Amino acid sequence: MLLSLELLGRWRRVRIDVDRVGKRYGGVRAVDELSFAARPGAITGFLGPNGSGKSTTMRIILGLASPDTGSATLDGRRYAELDHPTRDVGAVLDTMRAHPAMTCRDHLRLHARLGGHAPHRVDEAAEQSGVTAFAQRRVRTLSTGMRQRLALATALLGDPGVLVLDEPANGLDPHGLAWLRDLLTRLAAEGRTLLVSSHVLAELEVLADDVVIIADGRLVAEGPLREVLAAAGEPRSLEQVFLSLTEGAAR
Ligand SMILES: Nc1ncnc2c1ncn2[C@@H]1O[C@H](COP(=O)(O)OP(=O)(O)OP(=O)(O)O)[C@@H](O)[C@H]1O
Repeated sequence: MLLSLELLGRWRRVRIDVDRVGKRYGGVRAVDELSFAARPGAITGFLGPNGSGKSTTMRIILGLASPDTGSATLDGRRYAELDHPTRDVGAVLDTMRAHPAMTCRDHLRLHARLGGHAPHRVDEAAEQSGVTAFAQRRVRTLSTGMRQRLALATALLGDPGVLVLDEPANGLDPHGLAWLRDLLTRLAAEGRTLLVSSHVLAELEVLADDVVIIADGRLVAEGPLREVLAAAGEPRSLEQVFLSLTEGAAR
């Protein structure tokens, strides 16, 4: 059957637009006139040195921080204006709070209730994220990789069309990385929009369709990965291109 879930209306194709966003924290300019887009059906790798403004930008997209200037929209609407924000958008942030004494399953059940998602999504999201095998374990006993999988399962509870993932590869071993690559590729192939930050550039080079590279809160490169690499002239890896574009910007 060729009909995709998207055509059946379970999620919409949603474009993320960041338009001249600026954000200061006191004397620190975290994001500076930043504009880029992430398209549906693609994985957009979001790269930048430490402190370059990636998390701040993602928090602004998710309505967790407000920009001083500009706007971040999903299909033209700010996160707060979406009819079903928790269904439309899933996120993994480094700040995921999970009660240490809760089992993974109870954590997912709680978040399904809070997000207004159907109870059957708990088992589905656990299965999708490889959490089923340790669903009865308490959060405090989890390895870093297991925590990442639980965070992903939480993000997938609403079966969202948009995923904003801040360093989802953090702490994953090579098996975990290969598994994450397969999962994210599949989610994008289904027509979803994925914005994924990572410092694991070799991984992003395999994974990303498009890249957005920032330094000191400003855009330094944006476009299809192949074009960004080709613009560097001689054949170069994403890591080499990243290092030369962002030299001196790490904080
Ligand atoms: N709540 C905050 N209060 C004060 N400064 C902040 C706050 N959040 C971020 N910053 C500052 O804004 C800048 C951008 O930080 P941000 O966390 O967005 O960068 P990042 O690219 O995600 O970094 P990393 O790769 O290390 O996670 C940094 O200088 C950071 O210290």
